[in-house]
Amino acid sequence: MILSSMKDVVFGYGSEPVIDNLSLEIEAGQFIGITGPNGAAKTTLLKLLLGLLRPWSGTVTLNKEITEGGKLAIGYVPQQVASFNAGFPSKVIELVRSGCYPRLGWFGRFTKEQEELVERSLRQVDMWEYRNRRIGELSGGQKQRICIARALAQQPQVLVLDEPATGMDIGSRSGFYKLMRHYVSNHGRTVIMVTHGLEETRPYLDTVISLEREEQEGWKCLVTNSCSAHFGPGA
Ligand SMILES: Nc1ncnc2c1ncn2[C@@H]1O[C@H](COP(=O)(O)OP(=O)(O)OP(=O)(O)O)[C@@H](O)[C@H]1O
Repeated sequence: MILSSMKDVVFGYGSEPVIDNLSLEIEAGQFIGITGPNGAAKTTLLKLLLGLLRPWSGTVTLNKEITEGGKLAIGYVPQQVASFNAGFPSKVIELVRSGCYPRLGWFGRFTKEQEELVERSLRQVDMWEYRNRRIGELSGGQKQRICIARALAQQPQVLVLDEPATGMDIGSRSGFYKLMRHYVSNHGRTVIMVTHGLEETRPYLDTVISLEREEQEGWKCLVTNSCSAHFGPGA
């Protein structure tokens, strides 16, 4: 099943495009990595694929089965979530519980099932013992894990992570990639992850979308595995 496809997409922020005539399809039920150097437009590509940005020209088509209000039903962990300041008042468990709010309603009470889901999500990122700590007291890598637990508690069909391993030590990173692999393989979900550490992540990924600059030819988009892509004029 195709999750999202783009055809002849051109997009930029100023007068010059940063994505120039890109056609790409991504499939559901995969662990997908988007990689490339700083400024290669990884985050921009991600936002276009998810319907969060509108292209200048070309089309982006989202699978209707997993959209809500014209956008994909996703859990999104943006870049630099670790910037909660030291005064951030919420406890860890409150932040992760808030991942369940959309289904709970504003004044709802948490069911046993939801509490179990919150506990499971915190245990999956090894942060259950920190549940009563204030967010502002945690280290950068710990805050990152809490934000991932919050996204897991939403049980999204599509989990989108923008450089999630930033600030995690090497042991935590490999544990995290295994967790994401399991989420895809055993629960049939899709994970899309922007990553700088391709050597580390490649063994876990089904598909790699790589944005690379080529001498004289500008940016190229290379896709390995089951996705298909065409890039550049005349594609
Ligand atoms: N809101 C914005 N306004 C203007 N220019 C932007 C904006 N967001 C990104 N850009 C520019 O678009 C280009 C691609 O940015 P993008 O954030 O998509 O790259 P990236 O590959 O995710 O980079 P990084 O690895 O550094 O996070 C860059 O040249 C950047 O300066």
